[in-house]
Amino acid sequence: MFELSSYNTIALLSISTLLWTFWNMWPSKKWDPRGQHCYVTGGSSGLGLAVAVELTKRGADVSIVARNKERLASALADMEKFRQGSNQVLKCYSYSLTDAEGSSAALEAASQDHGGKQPDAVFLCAGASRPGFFVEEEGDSLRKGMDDSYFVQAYSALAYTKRVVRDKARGKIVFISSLLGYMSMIGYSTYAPGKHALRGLAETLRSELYLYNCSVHIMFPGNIDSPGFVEENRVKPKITLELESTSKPVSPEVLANELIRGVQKGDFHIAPDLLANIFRSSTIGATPHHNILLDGLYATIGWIGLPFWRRDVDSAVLKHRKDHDEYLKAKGFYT
Ligand SMILES: NC(=O)C1=CN([C@@H]2O[C@H](COP(=O)(O)OP(=O)(O)OC[C@H]3O[C@@H](n4cnc5c(N)ncnc54)[C@H](OP(=O)(O)O)[C@@H]3O)[C@@H](O)[C@H]2O)C=CC1
Ligand SMILES: CCCCCCCCCCCCCCCC(=O)[C@@H](N)CO
Repeated sequence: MFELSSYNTIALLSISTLLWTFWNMWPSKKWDPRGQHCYVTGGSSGLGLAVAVELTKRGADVSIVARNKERLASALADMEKFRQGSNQVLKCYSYSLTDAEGSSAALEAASQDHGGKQPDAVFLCAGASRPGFFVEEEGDSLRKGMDDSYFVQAYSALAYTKRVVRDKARGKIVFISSLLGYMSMIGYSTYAPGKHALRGLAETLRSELYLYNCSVHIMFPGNIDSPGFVEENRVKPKITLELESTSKPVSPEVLANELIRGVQKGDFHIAPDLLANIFRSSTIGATPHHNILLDGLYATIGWIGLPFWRRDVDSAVLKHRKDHDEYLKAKGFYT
């Protein structure tokens, strides 16, 4: 009778892990944007604009959506420089995506310009962050934070899913979360909850949309060198600015390429750098692994490194108490 000794078990485990690793390294048929209609929210600035330009370079029909019309027009002019042919359809749409009606109307308008056919893929890059101390928030600003981090993407995903199901079409939904969708720290009470919520939504949809032909991806970038980043830094508490400096701002172009590469590889969680991989692997839950061996390594780095990092953050916050006390006094919270 064959009995599994512990050596056999280890050998079997190692062999299957290696086989699994090689299997995953095998190139499979990649998603090709050429000729596909890609819908990019937040496409007038930062990451969204870079994604729109990269998709244009790859021959896709690209629709961008945002509110401000001047910025949309100038983004469209940027995209035009990379047009691959006269048939390529490049368009912009001005809608506010923080309500369900606007999100659905925007998608409808872009579909109408493609003979009523919904986009082949939606890249949900719209979003904004306004860091600050929790004690200074109000009911309305907490809700606005959720609108600008969660609903601004969730409503578009909802409108798109309805269309994909109705038309029995193939679809692709790509969400943009943040490192702050894996962790959080001082200053991000209005933003991190929505970015965590996007992870929850993406995880639900990854499972549920197996009912149809729609795949789901979500990226977790650190700081991005974008107009939005400049804007948020104006109001960001000094302590937050200091503590997050480990995440060096990355150019939107680099991230756009990482995003498209991740989608092409079929990654569910797209982790564009080492920090994202550490947090991805440390909080993996039932999320699919990328490479089970490498993920183990990232998780080990997190297991060792993160408690030290967190201890530093905690002591920096404690050290900040005196400054903060002065700040609150100056703001008239107490005397
Ligand atoms: N910047 C960073 O450091 C990081 C950003 N992220 C996330 O990446 C994404 C892109 O960020 P970034 O490149 O900085 O973006 P920017 O702030 O540079 O651009 C944001 C885009 O979203 C649009 N937008 C914002 N709110 C709405 C709305 N309610 N309706 C329609 N369009 C809207 C803006 O246009 P308009 O205002 O005209 O509507 C603009 O096109 C966001 O989801 C952000 O949360 C993640 C990690 C780090
Ligand atoms: C070995 C382990 C080391 C761990 C180091 C961890 C460092 C974490 C830095 C947090 C950076 C937060 C980025 C915010 C991005 C974002 O979404 C905002 N710009 C809002 O828009």
